[in-house]
Amino acid sequence: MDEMLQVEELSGGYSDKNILKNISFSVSRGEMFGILGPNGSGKSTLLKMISRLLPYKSGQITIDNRSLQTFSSKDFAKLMAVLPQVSSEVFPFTVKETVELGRYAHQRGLFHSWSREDESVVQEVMALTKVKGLQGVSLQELSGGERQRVFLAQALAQEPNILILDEPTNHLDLSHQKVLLDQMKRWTRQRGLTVVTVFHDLNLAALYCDRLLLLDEGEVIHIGTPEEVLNEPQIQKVYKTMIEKHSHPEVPKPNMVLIPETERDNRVIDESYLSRTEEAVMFHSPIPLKTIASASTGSGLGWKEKFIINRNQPSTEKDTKAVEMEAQYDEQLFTNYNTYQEDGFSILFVLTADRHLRFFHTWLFINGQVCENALIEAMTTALQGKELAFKEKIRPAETDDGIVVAATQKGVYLSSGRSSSELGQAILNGLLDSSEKLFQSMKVGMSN
Ligand SMILES: Nc1ncnc2c1ncn2[C@@H]1O[C@H](COP(=O)(O)OP(=O)(O)OP(=O)(O)O)[C@@H](O)[C@H]1O
Repeated sequence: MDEMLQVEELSGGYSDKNILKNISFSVSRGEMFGILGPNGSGKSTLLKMISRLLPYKSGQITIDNRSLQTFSSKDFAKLMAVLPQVSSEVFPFTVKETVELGRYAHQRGLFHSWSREDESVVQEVMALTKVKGLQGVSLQELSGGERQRVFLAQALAQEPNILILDEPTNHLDLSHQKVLLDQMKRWTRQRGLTVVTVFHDLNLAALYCDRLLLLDEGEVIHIGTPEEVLNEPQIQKVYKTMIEKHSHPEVPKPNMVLIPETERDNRVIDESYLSRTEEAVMFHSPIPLKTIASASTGSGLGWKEKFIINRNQPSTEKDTKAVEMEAQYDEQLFTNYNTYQEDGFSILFVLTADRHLRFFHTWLFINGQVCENALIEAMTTALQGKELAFKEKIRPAETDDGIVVAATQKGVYLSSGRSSSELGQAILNGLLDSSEKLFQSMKVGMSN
């Protein structure tokens, strides 16, 4: 691997206070490398040492196999540019003057004459960071986000090989965050730019960085790909908060989700939310349930509250919170519901069918936290369970079954729904038992 920056056994801090303890890592040319860690963990201190703003006590930092101290300040400025955390104190320079300062290291001769190249680079980086329209305005008159883009333009004007960023997006709105990070990423690919950047937003870090370093109390906790570093127990421990790891819906990256304390009321859902008439079966949950469904309306993954089987015309109004299943035969609806209490979680089964089993709708409501993968597994297990229950039953050639697996996402965490797991076993047993009860009730011609 083509190593650009190497940090070996680095320790140091401010006066006699040791902040960083024995930090080692290396960054390859063209890599986007993210540094994460809670407040005060030493991220900015590390960046300051890498960018020569702060001396260190022991260890060493090399760039292209050359020790940091051996570069002249002009050579160093051509090699590395730094975008520090934006402070509120700024000089009364205009935007263009500020960006021009980034060309200092490239100017030659005694009088530092301004070349055509200097001008064209300044124009290019101002266009890229979208500050061209502000070039005559004083920095003091800019918003935090506009200032941040001006300082980024200044850093880019240096045309560095390594760009050091301390929370580059903290003042930027969503669209500017994306523009900036997309651009950085493109330059790592196209120009071989190496980027070392501190992030507070774990998800932005996961989306854009090739590798991450997680710091805590001045020590390296983990270095690896976003998938490796952003593991749930590790992040919960370091940040001391409840956070869940999910998959990004569109790209193969982790997506860390904060759960507000207020959302964690421990309401239990039970059969009291189920209503039955001759014509319909309805479950109206008091809280949104994380749901996977196969139904005539509302299929797929999502948060749902209403679950409906209607013998009349299905409702035509579009309700994104509803899952609706059909019961188009002029037959009595048979329903059976049962709750099975397990160790720490429970499942309410609601099964509805017609006497000829032309449809057999299976609803499972779980009082527990079921991660997305486990929800999908639970649905597969429920389908297996249904097949077992139907083993000796003869069904018409055309059947129309719907299925729902929905969870409150409160209480015990269930990481798997496979048939061998605790949840899977509970689904298989509960489904067999409930189906048997439903079949019994059909024999005697009534529903409970
Ligand atoms: N100039 C300084 N003099 C003395 N101590 C400092 C100085 N700057 C930072 N520290 C201390 O060093 C420790 C690490 O600070 P640092 O700024 O590197 O953390 P950080 O991870 O960047 O935090 P944040 O996420 O809050 O920006 C903190 O305990 C801080 O109080």
